[in-house]
Amino acid sequence: MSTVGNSTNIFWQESPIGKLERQKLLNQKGCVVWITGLSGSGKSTLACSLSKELYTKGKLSYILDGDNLRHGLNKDLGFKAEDRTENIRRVGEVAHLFADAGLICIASLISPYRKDRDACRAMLPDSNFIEVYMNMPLALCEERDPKGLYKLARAGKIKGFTGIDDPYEPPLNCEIEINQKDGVCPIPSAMAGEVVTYLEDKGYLQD
Ligand SMILES: Nc1ncnc2c1ncn2[C@@H]1O[C@H](COP(=O)(O)OS(=O)(=O)O)[C@@H](OP(=O)(O)O)[C@H]1O
Ligand SMILES: Nc1ncnc2c1ncn2[C@@H]1O[C@H](COP(=O)(O)OP(=O)(O)O)[C@@H](O)[C@H]1O
Repeated sequence: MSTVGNSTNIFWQESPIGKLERQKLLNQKGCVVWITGLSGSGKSTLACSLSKELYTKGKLSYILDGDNLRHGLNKDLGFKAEDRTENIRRVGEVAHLFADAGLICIASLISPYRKDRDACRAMLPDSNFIEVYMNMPLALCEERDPKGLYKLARAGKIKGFTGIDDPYEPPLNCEIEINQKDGVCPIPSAMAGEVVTYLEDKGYLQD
């Protein structure tokens, strides 16, 4: 019997089939690929390209995209600091469950605060949290501006926009950093290839 958060008198229910059995079935290791970076840095593009690449290799992944989750699970949250923290906490918990299910869970969220990303990392045992930093210059993201949000933020029509008048804390020790090379961003399949190589090297693509 224990107390967790606001719940009292709760008991952990064990399951007869565990992560190891599920991983064997899928011939892969469950993990979380956490993609962080500014709006417009290419998080969703990388997530989609990676998911496609894994699919062609017969590996099961699932994308948790910040924008999409804010249409459902996180629709009660805004963009003030405590809402972003709760957003990341919830997605971290869900990502943890997907990884426990044996999937390669790809989470793509701005996740601007280092402590929130670190808290998600701490939920995953055995370094199964792979942080990917989309290190693209603000100027590039702003030039891309596919949703017109930077323009609105610059005009003062959106307050607290990440990179404009709200902070972004870059990772200090991420597993993978995606950079421009000679001022050019790698094409999506090359970005995905970098992550796939990492997953292969670390043995995630076999049980
Ligand atoms: N104020 C403000 N700041 C940043 N982004 C904003 C804001 N308002 C709306 N949007 C849109 O919300 C998307 C980011 O959602 P996330 O859940 O990833 O954000 S966070 O991790 O909680 O910071 C983000 O999507 P991406 O462009 O894909 O990053 C924006 O489309
Ligand atoms: N590697 C890339 N090369 C060229 N354009 C890209 C690349 N990655 C993303 N883009 C473009 O940049 C814009 C923002 O990408 P997106 O994946 O939506 O970013 P985020 O999810 O971080 O907001 C989109 O129009 C996308 O097509």
